[in-house]
Parts: sequence; structure tokens; C-alpha cells
Amino acid sequence: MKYVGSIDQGTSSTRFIIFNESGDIVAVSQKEHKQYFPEPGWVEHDPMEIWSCTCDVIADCLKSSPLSASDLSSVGITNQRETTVVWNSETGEPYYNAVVWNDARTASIAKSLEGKYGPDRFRAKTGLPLASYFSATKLLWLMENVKGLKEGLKSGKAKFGTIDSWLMYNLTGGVDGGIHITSVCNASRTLMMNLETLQWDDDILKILDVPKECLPKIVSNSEVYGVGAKGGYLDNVPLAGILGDQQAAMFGQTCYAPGEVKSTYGTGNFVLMNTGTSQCKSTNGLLTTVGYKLGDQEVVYALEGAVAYCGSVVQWLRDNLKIIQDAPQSQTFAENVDDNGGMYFVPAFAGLFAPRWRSDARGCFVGMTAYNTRDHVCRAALEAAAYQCKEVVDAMVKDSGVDLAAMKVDGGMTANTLLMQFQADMLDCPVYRPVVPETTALGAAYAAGLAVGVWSGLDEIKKNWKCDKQWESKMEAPVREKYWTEWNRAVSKSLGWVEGGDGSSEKQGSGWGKVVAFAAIAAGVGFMMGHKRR
Ligand SMILES: Nc1ncnc2c1ncn2[C@@H]1O[C@H](COP(=O)(O)OP(=O)(O)O)[C@@H](O)[C@H]1O
Ligand SMILES: O=P(O)(O)OC[C@H](O)CO
Repeated sequence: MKYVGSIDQGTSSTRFIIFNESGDIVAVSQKEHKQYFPEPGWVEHDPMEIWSCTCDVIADCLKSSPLSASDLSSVGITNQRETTVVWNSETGEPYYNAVVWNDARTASIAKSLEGKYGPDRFRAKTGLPLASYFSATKLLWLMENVKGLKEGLKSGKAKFGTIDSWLMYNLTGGVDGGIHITSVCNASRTLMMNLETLQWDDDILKILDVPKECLPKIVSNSEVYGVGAKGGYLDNVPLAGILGDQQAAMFGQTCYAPGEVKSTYGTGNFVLMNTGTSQCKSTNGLLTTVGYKLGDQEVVYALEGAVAYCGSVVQWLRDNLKIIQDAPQSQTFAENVDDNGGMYFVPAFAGLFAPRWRSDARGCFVGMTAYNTRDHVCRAALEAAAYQCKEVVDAMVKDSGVDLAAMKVDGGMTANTLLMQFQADMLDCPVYRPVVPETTALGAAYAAGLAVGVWSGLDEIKKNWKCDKQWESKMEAPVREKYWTEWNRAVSKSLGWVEGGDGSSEKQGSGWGKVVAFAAIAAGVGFMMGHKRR
């Protein structure tokens, strides 16, 4: 039997999981790290803590299993995306805390770039809007605010990277010969990579005044990059796969054919559609991004939609409204009633993300009468996840011209079978949940195993995917239409609540500017939910 390890470095915790050739979990270890909120809307992680958590989970996982590092054919990395680290290559020390993907401090930088260059100059090359969500704005902030950094970056002493780069540098020895790389799908989230050439874009670097010397080398998602450093927990183990976490989930879900879609229901909801080897430019509020690139093979692109409030709404019912004691109870209560009793809940707690991008929206319950109970509130909250996902999927269908044949789902909220049935009903297509729920870690393991021949190719991997449960659409079309119409009416009530808000149309051109709200909202989720994610 062959084994592959996977480091899953997420926003709130780090896991190390060992998989066997069948893609089954053999051993797992997990550790949370601290979230820092030095100012409202700011979110930081300590890169040294992330590195030490990574070492700890590898050590613990190996200790808890009969395996040792030398039994691992290879190890892959999957990571929270966009989060930005800068470090001193002479000391191996970070210059500053990691600025996390959901940190809003750079909203004004994004806005001013948009004012100067328009929304399209960057999007045309990178597939992304100008927003604080993406790494380049974070790097610009660091360059302006950290003493000596600008000079360090220019001289090559200081290095920039996303979390994959930081971990790979340390895993391969740090100051003693650590390598400086990033995977192409992580690079595609920086606002600095050209989606066509898959290289750093000189025009953009010039505009931003970012020296190329500080940037990591862009590598494929599956190849042997190096081996674990001597004396480390992964001594001499090939490090052979890197994927951003949402792309890793798509890979682990074996969405290898154009048109295949995965939807991850965790804190937020991230839907990715494989769009094949040509880019699908969104005109409906989605991101164009790199899905994966295996060694020398052609790149595969994806369309992505991100929804901020998903499982976090259930945590809000538990922690703030205190109407449920735990997440599964949301289903128990929702099942007490036949339907939503005419009420809808739009969880736009700090605006709406994909595909609407409305920072002026706020959360609302609408359609309530004295008939409604706690059970309807639970039902409306769960239904909201399905409606928001449908909005993204509809945008994907419009952008790609591909009808959804089925959707693969993963994430903690897929334990909620009422939601999964309702999702199938609203999408009017089957929804499949796999046996192995850790699709993110599995995706990185597959990438790493492919590079060293554990699996011969995607066809072999595809055979590992097994369905745990599936839901078929059972809803009559007129009922679906009624719900959909009412949901859209409910959303219209949530819009424009923030006075002086953008009040923009839903056109992508103007709406993209409001993506900056993403960070603020996500940061808000962190504050509100006490930063517990997994
Ligand atoms: N049975 C359930 N019903 C509804 N929501 C659930 C259920 N179980 C877990 N969740 C939600 O799923 C989320 C955790 O899922 P997970 O995939 O671990 O998220 P993340 O990786 O973003 O931390 C939490 O927000 C939790 O409220
Ligand atoms: O670490 P997660 O699961 O919260 O994912 C975060 C995303 O990668 C942000 O783009």
C-alpha cells in the first residue's frame, strides 16, 4: 500500500492527513492558530505560529499512526488563499504578521487603483476585480507601512509569498536553502499573474512598483519541487503538490471535465466550475481563476463564486439568537414545519457577495406573520444557503453556457440533509456528497501522488470517488418558481439599506468595485463567530 500526506493550512486551523492509494483517510491531526484583530476589519495570522502548527500536526499525525515519514510517497500542500506573508531571507523571520484574505484594510488602495486605471485593466489580465481580497493590495500596504521592507524587496533580501510559499520555504530548509515558489493557482489570486501567460505580468508589476525579485517562481500544481529538509519531520520526503484550498476541493472532488461543479459549504460557500483549457471571462459577477495545472500539461481554468455567509449563519442562530444549541438542531427544528411559512432570511449581514456584490445590503427577515415560529426561522436560514448558491450557479451557467448536470458538495454543512434536499430541489439537478469529506486535503494529496506515480492519471483517481449520499430534485417547477421569485423579492428588500452605500446596479463593471466589501464582511464573520472555523 502507498501513502500520501497532505498539509491543509486553512484560515483557522492546520491539518495533516495521511491518505492511502484508495483515497481513504489513514490518520489525521489538527491544530487551531490564533486570529489577530489589531483594528476593526483587520485580520492577521502569525506566520511563525502557522509554521509551528504545521510541524506539530505532522509530528502528531505520524505519532498516531503506525507510519513514519519514510512511508510517505510524497506530501502535498493546500492553503488558505490570498493571505500574504513577507519575510527576510537572511534571517527567515517575517517582517510583519500575515495579512489574511479577509482583511479589509486595503479597500482604499483597491479603490484608488480602480479610480486611476479603471476596473478592467487588471481584470482583463488577471480575471480578478480590484479588491482588498487579493494579495497585491496587501503587499502594497506592507510596502508602505513596514519600515525597510520596500528596500528589502528591491534588493532581493525580502521575499513575498502566499501561505504555500511560506510553508514550502520552511519545509525545504528556510535560511538553509529553502526554495521560493508558489503554485499557479495561488499566483492567480494575487492580482499580479497574467492568466494567459501564467507568469507575473510586467505591466501590472510596473503599475504597482513591485520588484520581480521578491516574487516566488510560479510552478505547476503537481511536480516534485524538492524534498523535506534534513532533520525535519518530513526529512527527504518529496514535496510534490500545491493547490489553493478551493481549487484543491475541486480537484479532490474529481471535477476534471469542463462543466463539472463543486460547492463547498463551510463558513462561507465557494462554488467552482471547471471551464476547461480556455478562460471563461465572467460578465455575471464571478471570478476567472486557474483551476489546476499538472506538470507540463495544459492549464485548466475555473469560474468561481464566493458567498460570505453560509454555515456561519447557523453559528449565528446558535451563538447570537441562541435558538439552537448546536448546528444539527437547525435541521431538527426546520423539519418540524412543512415549509418556510412564507418567511425568507437574507443573510446580508454586511452586504452581499457573488454574484451581486452589494455592499449597501443588510440582513433581513421578510414575509413574517404571527404564524411564524423558531422552526420557520431555522428553515429560512438553511434555505438562504441554497438560494445564494443557486444565484452563483445561475451566473455560472450564463457565463459558461453549460447547463449543470449535477453538483458535488462538501464541507461541514453538507451534514444537513434537509439543506441538501432543498439544494437539489432549487438547482433542479442531483447533488452528490462523497464518502471522504476531506476533499480539500485529498485534492492536494492527489496532486502530490500524481507527481510521483502513486496514481497513473486522473482516470485512476476518478475511480476513488465514491458517493456517500445523493439527493434528486423532487420539487414541482411552479413551487420552485414561487420560492425563487419570493427569494428575489426578499433580496430586493435587503438592498440599499446602508445610506450613502453604493446603490449600484448589478452590472459587473460597477459592482466589482464593491468586492472590497468581501474582506470587511468576512472579517465581520470572524469577529462575530469567535473565529472558530473547523
Ligand atoms: N448539521 C449541520 N447543519 C447546518 N450547518 C452545519 C451542520 N454541521 C456543521 N454546520 C456548519 O458548517 C460549518 C463548518 O463547516 P466546515 O466545512 O468545517 O467549515 P470551514 O472549513 O469553513 O471551517 C459551520 O459554520 C457550521 O455551522
Ligand atoms: O481557509 P478557508 O477554507 O476559509 O478558505 C479561504 C479561501 O481560500 C479564501 O479565498
